[in-house]
Amino acid sequence: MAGIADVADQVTSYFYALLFVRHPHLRPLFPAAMDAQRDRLLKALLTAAEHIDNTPVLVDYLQNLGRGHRKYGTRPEHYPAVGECLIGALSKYTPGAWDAETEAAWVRTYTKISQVMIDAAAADELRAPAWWFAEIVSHDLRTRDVAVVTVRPDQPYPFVAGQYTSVETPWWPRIWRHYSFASAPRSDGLLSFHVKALPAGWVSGALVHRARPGDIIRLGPPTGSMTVDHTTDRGLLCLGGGTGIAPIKALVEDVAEHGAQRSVDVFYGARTDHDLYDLDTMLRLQQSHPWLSVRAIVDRQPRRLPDAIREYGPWHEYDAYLSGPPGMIRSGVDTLRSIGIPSERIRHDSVEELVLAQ
Ligand SMILES: NC(=O)C1=CN([C@@H]2O[C@H](COP(=O)(O)OP(=O)(O)OC[C@H]3O[C@@H](n4cnc5c(N)ncnc54)[C@H](O)[C@@H]3O)[C@@H](O)[C@H]2O)C=CC1
Repeated sequence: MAGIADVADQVTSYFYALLFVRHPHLRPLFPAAMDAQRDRLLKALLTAAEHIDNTPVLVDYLQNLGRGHRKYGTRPEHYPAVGECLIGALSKYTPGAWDAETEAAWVRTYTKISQVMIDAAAADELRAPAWWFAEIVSHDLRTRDVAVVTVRPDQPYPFVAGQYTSVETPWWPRIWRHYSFASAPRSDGLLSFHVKALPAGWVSGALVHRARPGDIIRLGPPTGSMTVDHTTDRGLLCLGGGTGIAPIKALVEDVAEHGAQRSVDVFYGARTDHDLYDLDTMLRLQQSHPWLSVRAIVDRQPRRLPDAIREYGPWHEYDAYLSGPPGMIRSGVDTLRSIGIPSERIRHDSVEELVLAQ
């Protein structure tokens, strides 16, 4: 992997070219525009390489990846074709370093990786659909570019507050984007998402400006581990930036449902007052739960959301949850560590996944 670091874009482009020339019947499994897809393949390889000596983490990641591939229509027989083209691309771009031993190692690695993914998908097939259809039942435009979209899945959709899923719209087939659930599981089975239309965001733009009640979207399986640890009664310090407030709201509802008297402190950051599109909901929650405190933080240069928590506290005995743009998560993690919260008590979704969600 280190050998291809400087030419990674070329390797992934060449890989897909080989795949589609040698196995044209696989082309329809992929979106028309391949840009984000290329990054995803590379990211998966880099993540696997990063955890190669940490079997539990690697296996967990690959099992998730295998289950997540069911929604694309991936079958076990597709894996050898991908492996052959991957090795073809890697060997072409590492001419000096590639020999019979390297090739044998990659064949072993790829065989193992694909077997873990195939087995996880097969086990998942016995207990969950590959995807869910979901009908949009309400669409609430909160600002010019943020909508709260509520959907009814066609089958029960089990998930845990704090998780996220992938969404495909009818307007951009096979392009999936991640969105966090904005509520804890509800008795009526409805799910909601907060979507901000990004410049050049195909899926987000369609969900905000085009989607209407009655439209049908597809959902992948739930994933993510930014969930409440109910084995402790430590307080929760939650930072939600922009639409990152969505899973934080779900976490608050989850704590409320568990009936625990844990203090929860939410810092809700946004660029302007107008961008605090869900503040009323959060303040209503605060009114009904004495253990909850919600503080709205509007950007004032140079102070941004993570800086504001320093004015309160102490926080070192809290569990921390971060949700928002990648820059906020990175600087938030630094701030939280600097005020004494150990890394293992700081939870957030993978920053790479968030970047790909753009
Ligand atoms: N599970 C998660 O982590 C979720 C993440 N998101 C992500 O949240 C983002 C939401 O976008 P917008 O609403 O446009 O947010 P935004 O770009 O308006 O940022 C919201 C707030 O975060 C803080 N912030 C932003 N960048 C920062 C930085 N570099 N350092 C410190 N603080 C910073 C600021 O206080 C800002 O007002 C998207 O990137 C989306 O993918 C959304 C939902 C869930």
